[in-house]
Amino acid sequence: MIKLENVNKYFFKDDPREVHALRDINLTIEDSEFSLFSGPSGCGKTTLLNAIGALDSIDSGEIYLDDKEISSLSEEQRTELRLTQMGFVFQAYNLVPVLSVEENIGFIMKLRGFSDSEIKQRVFEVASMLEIDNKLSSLPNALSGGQQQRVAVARAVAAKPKIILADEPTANLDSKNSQSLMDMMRELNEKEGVSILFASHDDMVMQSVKRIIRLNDGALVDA
Ligand SMILES: Nc1ncnc2c1ncn2[C@@H]1O[C@H](COP(=O)(O)OP(=O)(O)OP(=O)(O)O)[C@@H](O)[C@H]1O
Repeated sequence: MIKLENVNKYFFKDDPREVHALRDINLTIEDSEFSLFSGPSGCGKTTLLNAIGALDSIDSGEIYLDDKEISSLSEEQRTELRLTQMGFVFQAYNLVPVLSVEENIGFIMKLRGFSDSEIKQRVFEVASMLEIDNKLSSLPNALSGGQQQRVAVARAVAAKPKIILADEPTANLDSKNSQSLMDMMRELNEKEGVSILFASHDDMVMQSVKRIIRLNDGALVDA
């Protein structure tokens, strides 16, 4: 479970350019959610996702992951938390071009010290779910955009994080690829129980999620 209590975040605090990007956010996200942060451009979707993912600090309030307060951790502890508990999928696929699809998917598992045989087995399992198991020996740039994004999802999910944070994952995909990515991510959510949180404008994402959390000007509209 993720719980946010009175979370506030500013950019350029105490400067004429000050932006109050998150305003008194109180929000609970249960385990195994498949949820979307939605709202107009600049409303704070990415800022909220980055705060939950311990990618960025907040100015006041608390963020709990289960019973652990995570917003006041040191940079080193946040890095460890991201590595062990979170998976990230971005608009740009961010694959390592010189590594094979298999090595890209296993990358986080390798950093976490899983054995080669565990990695091989798990990589094949997630690649099969995402229908890229026939591409494991290819380099990323030999794949279509839709396939590359599925590799990025496979990498995010392989080490069994608690939460996957997906910021505009369909932004570079056509509608057919967006739909199949969302179908596969929903299947992963249901089969593996991983929570997946999206920030997106895409109607396809909106139609696929189970919960929509609306933001306006940094505040929750309803949740
Ligand atoms: N690094 C930053 N420095 C200064 N201001 C920022 C920074 N990041 C975001 N902001 C500001 O914070 C507010 C929220 O931005 P954020 O990117 O979270 O919105 P968003 O809802 O994700 O927007 P979009 O849908 O366009 O991606 C905006 O006013 C934005 O200009």
